[in-house]
Amino acid sequence: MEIAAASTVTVAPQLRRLSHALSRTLGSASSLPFSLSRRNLSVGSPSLRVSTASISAVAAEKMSPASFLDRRESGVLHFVKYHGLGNDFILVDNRDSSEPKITQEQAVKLCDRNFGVGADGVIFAMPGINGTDYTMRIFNSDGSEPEMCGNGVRCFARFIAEIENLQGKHSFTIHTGAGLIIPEIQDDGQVMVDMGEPILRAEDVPTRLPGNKGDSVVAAELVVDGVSWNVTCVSMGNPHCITFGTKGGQNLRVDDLKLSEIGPKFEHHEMFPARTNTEFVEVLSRSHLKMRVWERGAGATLACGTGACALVVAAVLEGRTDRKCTVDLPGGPLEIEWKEEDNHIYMTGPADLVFYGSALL
Ligand SMILES: N[C@@H](CCC[C@H](N)C(=O)O)C(=O)O
Repeated sequence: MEIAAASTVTVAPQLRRLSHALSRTLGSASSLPFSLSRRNLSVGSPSLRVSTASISAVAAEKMSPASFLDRRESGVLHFVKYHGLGNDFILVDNRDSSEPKITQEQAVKLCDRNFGVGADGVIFAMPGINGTDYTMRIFNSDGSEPEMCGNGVRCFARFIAEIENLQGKHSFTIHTGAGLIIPEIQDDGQVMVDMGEPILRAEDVPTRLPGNKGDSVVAAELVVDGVSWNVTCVSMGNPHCITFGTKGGQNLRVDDLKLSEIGPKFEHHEMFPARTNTEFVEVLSRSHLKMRVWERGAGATLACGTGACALVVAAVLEGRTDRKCTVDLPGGPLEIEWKEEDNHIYMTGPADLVFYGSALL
């Protein structure tokens, strides 16, 4: 790792003034979720240098992403960082091309929390296809490409509203690897998303566990490291394995879990040919659940939107809850409803802009 003085990207005078004003107003920058430093941080291979510096990290309210992202400098990626309940993403304005602006390897470096910007994934806002308004693609922090991301799509909707300068209530049609997804920004800024229908057929999830309720895997046995877990498998376009505890054991107490030990064993289990996201769930009541998640390609995260949807489906199929639940995730709550009328799942929660940044590629 090499830390060099700023040289390649200069701080626009108005950004510099803003940084100084913020420093004066807010005191030490060290506690802020963005850097006000003017240093350039060069990391790893020379093929990617992440500038936290010249950065251009600016308080969100002060500058519109549209004007920030419109600056075109070769070798520089301008982005906006968002989070949905602490599940954080680097959002890239990719509306002029159907090819992601950065490679999967570059995404890994950008997502690194020590040597990069730090994020659970990179999300690209691309031109729509099949008549949709936009296409969303995402790279996990390990560089793999999932089909869908629930918290990400709420961030995506807020990002689009910012760069298109839309105010108030708005909904978009978004093509994803999981098909058509429709987020709607509410008057209070929360985003409600029609997440479509859950996929339950074992081979479509996919899982090698045999269907035990028709084609679906519901409250089945999965042996992990010699322990028999009770699991239900649900795809929201991306695969989820949901567990409420071990076979014959007590209701899970998720705070007691050694997530970083057990999570990877589920993720890479031979029963999941495309790996899996795993939700460990505690039932608080018939309308209130608490979960911790180990995400495929990202590890322990503070929230997983597709996971929250999948676990309500699992809870209903196992007869543990009603169809409308609050799901407490480490980063905060999501409201989830699996509607009987259309079989669609609706997720409502926040998405927040954190800062704008630039990375030298
Ligand atoms: N955090 C996301 C899910 C992101 C994709 C996941 N890691 C996968 O590989 O399927 C969410 O909010 O849904």
